[in-house]
Amino acid sequence: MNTPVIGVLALQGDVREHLIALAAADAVARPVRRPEELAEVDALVLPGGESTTISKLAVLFGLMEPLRARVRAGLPVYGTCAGLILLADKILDPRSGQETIGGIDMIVRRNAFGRQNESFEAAVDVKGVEGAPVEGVFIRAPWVESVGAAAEVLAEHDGHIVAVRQGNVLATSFHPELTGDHRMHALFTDMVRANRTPESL
Ligand SMILES: NC(=O)CC[C@H](N)C(=O)O
Repeated sequence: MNTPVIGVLALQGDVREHLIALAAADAVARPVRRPEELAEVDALVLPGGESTTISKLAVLFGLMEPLRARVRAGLPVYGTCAGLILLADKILDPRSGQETIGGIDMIVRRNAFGRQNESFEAAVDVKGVEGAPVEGVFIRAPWVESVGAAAEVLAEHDGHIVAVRQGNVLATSFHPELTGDHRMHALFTDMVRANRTPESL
């Protein structure tokens, strides 16, 4: 089977780590900064970083509407941390001017697990990931307050939802790109491969 091309939205955040993790999970990975680059990828990763900044830059670079349109049209997307916030249909506590791309019927709370110096690691059991729990790195991480009927909860930590999937859209509160364990990226690249029609191969 030929290899999917997966973009990483490269406006701000930990882009490089995702490019490395995707390459390790057998995808061709490339940064996406312009609408023309977005049009060329089979799937997209939204990195961790600062969701307010990423949202404002996406508007500035003319990417917000193309991103919404492609997600609505079924583009497979994986968002980590700030990326999860960008994929939420609703933010409980948005900063002024903060917009989301949307794609998952969920309500998120930003910085829910505390401030930078309260960052932590925890073993997280993720539905669909075989073997030992995933080492979750939580950095000023959001949690998901609630999900709608179409969204499937894949993991919880301390009674709070930290991984969700709805159709082709996957999101985690934590950062698997920082651990060297590429199983979350492999789960995503499997989703991307399953999404490709025989004609597109
Ligand atoms: N590590 C992260 O991505 C932090 C997310 C950040 N708290 C935000 O609101 O965007």
